[in-house]
Amino acid sequence: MQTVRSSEELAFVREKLRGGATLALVPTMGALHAGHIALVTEAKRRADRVAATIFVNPTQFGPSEDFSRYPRREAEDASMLEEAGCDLLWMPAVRDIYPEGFATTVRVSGISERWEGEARPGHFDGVATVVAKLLLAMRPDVALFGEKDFQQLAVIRRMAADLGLGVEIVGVSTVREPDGLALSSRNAYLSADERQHALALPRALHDAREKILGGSSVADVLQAARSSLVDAGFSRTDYFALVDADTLEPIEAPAGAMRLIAAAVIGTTRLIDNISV
Ligand SMILES: Nc1ncnc2c1ncn2[C@@H]1O[C@H](COP(=O)(O)OP(=O)(O)OP(=O)(O)O)[C@@H](O)[C@H]1O
Ligand SMILES: CC(C)(CO)[C@@H](O)C(=O)[O-]
Ligand code: BAL
Repeated sequence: MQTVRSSEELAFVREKLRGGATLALVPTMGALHAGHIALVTEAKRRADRVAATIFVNPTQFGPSEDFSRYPRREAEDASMLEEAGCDLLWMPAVRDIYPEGFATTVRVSGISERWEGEARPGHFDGVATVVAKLLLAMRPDVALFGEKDFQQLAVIRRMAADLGLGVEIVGVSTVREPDGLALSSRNAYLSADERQHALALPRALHDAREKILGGSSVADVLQAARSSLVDAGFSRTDYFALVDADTLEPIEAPAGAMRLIAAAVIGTTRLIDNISV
């Protein structure tokens, strides 16, 4: 695996790697786990060459969020990617992505406005802008994103289609711990006690799915789910909602492809998760 940092170095190495081969891109913020490796494994199935990026993107973090304490583990990340069969790792510096005078924002309206967009103002502008830049620099045939960040995947699909980026956006199922907690770099913030209580989140999603499929009132089910998170020690639930799986609009009575999505805070850690219904 070749590791590059500057955009100039990337342009040179990318041309050599690419040749006539197909290329897949796995964008990440590092602190890699088995969820990220599942993206690389799927990328290898879909393209001849696989590139990954590690960039903790400052513009997608709010002023009081965890940008400065976000885990950074470059050496371990690089060995994990190499072992997974990644061919190229790009770890740009902030000035490579946002050079002096940078003044452009990619904003996806509609689908980015509710849920995460409401709880984290400006977050999806940062995500859409950086992903557009990564895709334009790497120009892959396919780019892979996790369903754990379900709304992010929908926002990126919309952005890539609207801008005609000519890349296939592929979603990969959420990888979970054996007990059901979705793998996330932010799980590293959880104390042992919080880690135990955090399980209430995937449990609440599963219980809610069973009850909705069993015919219970959606409003009652969502209320019960929020209460179960309070009982488990979550201090705040930003949202716990049943949405249309394509538009992410809330739905009150079961119909079509649906998704339960949730975001809640335990201790100092904000967790998100979702499941299909
Ligand atoms: N458990 C998982 N299963 C599958 N994909 C995942 C999982 N966790 C993260 N991903 C995907 O990996 C990519 C990079 O995500 P990122 O580096 O932010 O990791 P993360 O674990 O989601 O971190 P965070 O804790 O910041 O949310 C994204 O496309 C994300 O959806
Ligand atoms: C897609 C992404 C790499 C953009 O910074 C990030 O939001 C993430 O890791 O999910
Ligand atoms: N995993 C999505 C990126 C973020 O939370 O900022």
